[in-house]
Amino acid sequence: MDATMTQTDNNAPASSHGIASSLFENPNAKRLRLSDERIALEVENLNLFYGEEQALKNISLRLAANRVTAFIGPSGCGKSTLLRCFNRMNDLVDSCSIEGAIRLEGKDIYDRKVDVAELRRRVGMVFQKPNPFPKTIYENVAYGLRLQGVRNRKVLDEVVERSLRGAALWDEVKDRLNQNAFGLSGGQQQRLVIARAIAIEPDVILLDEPASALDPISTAKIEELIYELKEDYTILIVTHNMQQAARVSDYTAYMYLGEMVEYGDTMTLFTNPSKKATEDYITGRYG
Ligand SMILES: Nc1ncnc2c1ncn2[C@@H]1O[C@H](COP(=O)(O)OP(=O)(O)OP(=O)(O)O)[C@@H](O)[C@H]1O
Repeated sequence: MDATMTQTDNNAPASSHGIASSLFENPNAKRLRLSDERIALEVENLNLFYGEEQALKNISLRLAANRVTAFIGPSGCGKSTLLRCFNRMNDLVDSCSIEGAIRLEGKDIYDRKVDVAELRRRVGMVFQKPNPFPKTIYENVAYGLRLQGVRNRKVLDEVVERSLRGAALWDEVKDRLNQNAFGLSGGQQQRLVIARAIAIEPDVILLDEPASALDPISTAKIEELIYELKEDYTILIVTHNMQQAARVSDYTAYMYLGEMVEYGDTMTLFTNPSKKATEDYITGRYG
């Protein structure tokens, strides 16, 4: 991918022309049908409250396995809140209450019997700001395995190499695995965090604006990586950047004020949205 093509203001509404050309950059851009997909996650009548405030309103959707689904919409519409439901990160917020169901491979993740630590192993998360641990590059990637009690150096070495290769970082760091991760650039740190996430072989990876703190070249690398990762993982991404959503995703969900306004394959949503509100947003007429 040509890195110069990612030089867009992350917060600026995209012109329809920009999105159309982004779709041409998306090697995957074609009309897809959910009915042809294997479904990894199902959200059913999900309502979420922070105290009295309702942040998600009766959301129902099915998310395709080994695809990238992007969540777009104006600030405060509930994108990150929804993303955090998939690994129960909202459990950490005292005021938060949830109704409805989310099923991962058919099993309700909010069932009382669910082991939340195991759920978070299966559903990894990468945040906007890279958050490596204050450890060596090697130990960052080995961290999850060590927590699982893996001590065998050969096994750890193999997983560290495979994960760093999987995150397209190996060649840049293979000679400095024992250096502190804080010595890496922001873009490298974000790929390291992705390597850390994939080392424990999750099913799903949640990406909350993973490139918004990065320069255009690092952003392009992350976008290429997302494209490769979906071979092995189901990927959900929150992004403010609509060109990015058009470039990397197979399906897109447009949210507004806690509601799911429109959800469909990315090609159709960006070129022929069924709702005027979606069209206004993607063409920059919103607000
Ligand atoms: N921990 C919290 N406690 C209380 N309210 C919250 C909390 N987190 C989010 N909210 C509220 O929930 C609503 C949705 O927020 P959320 O961060 O999910 O939106 P978003 O679409 O991801 O926004 P942005 O694009 O700005 O990140 C907002 O009104 C926000 O103020």
